Amino acid sequence: MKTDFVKGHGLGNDYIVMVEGASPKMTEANVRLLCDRNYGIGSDGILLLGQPTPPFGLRIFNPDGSEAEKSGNGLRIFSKFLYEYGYAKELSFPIDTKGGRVRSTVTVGADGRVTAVKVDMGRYSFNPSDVGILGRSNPMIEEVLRLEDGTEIRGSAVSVGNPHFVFFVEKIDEDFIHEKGRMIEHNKVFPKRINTQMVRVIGRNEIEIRIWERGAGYTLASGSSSCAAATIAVHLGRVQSPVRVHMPGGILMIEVDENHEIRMEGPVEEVMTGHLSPDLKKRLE
Ligand SMILES: N[C@@H](CCC[C@H](N)C(=O)O)C(=O)O
Repeated sequence: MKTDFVKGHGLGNDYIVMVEGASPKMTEANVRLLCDRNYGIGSDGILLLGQPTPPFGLRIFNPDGSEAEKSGNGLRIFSKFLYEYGYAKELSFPIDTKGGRVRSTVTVGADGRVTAVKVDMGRYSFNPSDVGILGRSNPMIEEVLRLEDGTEIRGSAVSVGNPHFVFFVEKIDEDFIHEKGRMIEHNKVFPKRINTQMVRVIGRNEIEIRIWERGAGYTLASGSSSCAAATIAVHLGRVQSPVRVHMPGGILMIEVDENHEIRMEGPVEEVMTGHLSPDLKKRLE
């Protein structure tokens, strides 16, 4: 790759893509600086290519410097990058993440550019140890979570490779997710912290969600959050698969099958390619 980084977004959830060996060290301080919207490039995270041949290696970093196991939008952005920069020679290829192996299939337009990606995201799990809940063996399904300010929220916890807490509402309340998102993320029930989705059921195959991401805060869209919200909604019989998931940034299609497999399909765009300035490099470790 002739540039230091590529930046892309999936429905307004933006990521910087870098290649291991040609990138700055992924220390907490460096990741924070690169993702900073005032002092750095600015993004909701970093995608780092490790193994450059199939199965490709992907590490995912949140803007607070923590490492995530999986990212749905990140996987679409990364898949487009792999195909367009010549790493992937086929339309369909496997990617290894810390949250398990997935398979991406890219849709290519007449101009040779990837416009959409379908990802076989792997299997979901309600197992508390997969979700990062310690000291219990039964799944957390529609249970009351008490926050530090006394607020009680009835919700469910699921892992789609990374951990999510999902709760349903009659009416979307933006202020509530902004006010309580951080308290849910840092609740002592989830020692590894957690992503959160507020979900409103719109119809038999349709939901609307708002997202608070672990390590990133409020985001316009999240692929793994869409998978988690759709999974819980299907599991509780509130909707049927396939599920159209509406978010402020746009819509993703999610399929959840009887073998607990999840598939996600949605658009992706590149925003820019770039070089790190010597000024920024001086501030990196
Ligand atoms: N934006 C992502 C999720 C990124 C990881 C998440 N913040 C975590 O810590 O698990 C997506 O599109 O799935």
